[in-house]
Amino acid sequence: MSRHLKILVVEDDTNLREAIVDTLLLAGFEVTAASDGREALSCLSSEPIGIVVSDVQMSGLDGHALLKRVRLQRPDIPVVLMTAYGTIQRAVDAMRDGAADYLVKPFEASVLVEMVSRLLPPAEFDDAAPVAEDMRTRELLALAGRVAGTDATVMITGPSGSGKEVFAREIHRMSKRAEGPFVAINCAAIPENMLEAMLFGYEKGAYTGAHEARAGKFEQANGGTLLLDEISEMDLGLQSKLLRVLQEREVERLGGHRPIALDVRVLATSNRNLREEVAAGRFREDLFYRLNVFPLHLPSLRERPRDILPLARCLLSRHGANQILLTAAAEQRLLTHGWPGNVRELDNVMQRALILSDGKCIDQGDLHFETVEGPALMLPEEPEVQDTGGVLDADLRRREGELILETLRAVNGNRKEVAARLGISPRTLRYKLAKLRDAGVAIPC
Ligand SMILES: Nc1ncnc2c1ncn2[C@@H]1O[C@H](COP(=O)(O)OP(=O)(O)OP(=O)(O)O)[C@@H](O)[C@H]1O
Repeated sequence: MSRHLKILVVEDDTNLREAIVDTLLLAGFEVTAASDGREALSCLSSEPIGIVVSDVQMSGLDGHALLKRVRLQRPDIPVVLMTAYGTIQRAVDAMRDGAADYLVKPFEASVLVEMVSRLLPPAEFDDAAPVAEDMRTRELLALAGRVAGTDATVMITGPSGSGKEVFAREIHRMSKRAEGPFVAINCAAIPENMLEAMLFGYEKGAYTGAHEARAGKFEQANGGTLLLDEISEMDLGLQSKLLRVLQEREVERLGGHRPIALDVRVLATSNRNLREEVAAGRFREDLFYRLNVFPLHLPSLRERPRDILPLARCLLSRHGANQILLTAAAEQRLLTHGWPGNVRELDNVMQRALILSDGKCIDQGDLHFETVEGPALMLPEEPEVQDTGGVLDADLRRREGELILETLRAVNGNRKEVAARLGISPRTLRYKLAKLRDAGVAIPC
């Protein structure tokens, strides 16, 4: 059932192409090869490609032209260019055009393997079917399998970290679109002013900073599935535009005048009750009905206890530790925990346990659950967006996380009140909460 992303090697020198392909196959990757840019484009539309490694000098469509086409059509796929002309200028040109990295020929096999390992998107989600041992999860998976065969829009709800995205990917994988792209966009984590351009794409010069035209997520998902993650976080203005695209089945890039026909299956997720959002006037009723054609609700992890241990083992093996055992005491502890952060929290607990364990088994002393004051408050190193400006250091970020959580508790989880008290916009608050959640912090409802 597994479906890994492949490396596409584009090289017109047969000997070199075979040598690169062999090196990558030996390193355990799945590889496909093309002898020029045009052949490469046809591989891109027919195979699950995760990264392109391409020569620059080729007749017909050369490496630079191929890079531009990939950036336009599949900006999610990194491109590495191989150049025999190791001048700084060629490398600068390649990077300016959006190459993820470059290799100067001749290069060591190990350099190629290291670069590809670093850039190839993780195959985690393509790897295996979701764990579903509990009867409730099994029933849901069976339902998902039945709806996967249709083109119906599916609305997946459930608490944060419960596996909504996993189920969305599974629906795509079981559908007749499985060989097409699966494109996800998290509506909460993208700054408001960028979401529209990312969804619908834009033409060159559509706004300051639009130096080149870009396909939006809808176009990228053509022939496949688009997941609108955390749809409830989209503002009302954009909701109307989204509704129009869904009704008309075509999209127009910002600054463009040419409608582009769409063949996209849409899935959406939300960890809020969308009916309540509609009642409160925060979500358009007509959009709700368009998206809610087939609702699937994922229960929290504590409501499907038979999933806990199989999930723990699955997560351990995902982290390369399939030999390690859980002691009976550790299993018991896992079964009695409340799991407010659901499967994501379980994953964090397992990762921490791996660090603390003796390498043979995980005992209950190795299990450290999330507390608000704990180490899980460390946020990933990332530049701040919008309101804060500048880059905050780790201490400041930790303090910021603490402040947000303290305020949340003080106002009984009222997000609007938290934003007002902290002097940030509700969207920035949602962004920061999404980041905290991704860093493994359980966010009170
Ligand atoms: N049934 C499952 N089998 C295997 N892994 C799972 C399963 N459910 C969730 N996970 C893992 O748990 C983590 C969280 O899952 P996912 O991102 O799908 O949750 P979510 O409900 O979409 O979260 P959020 O609401 O925060 O976006 C991921 O690492 C995912 O791989």
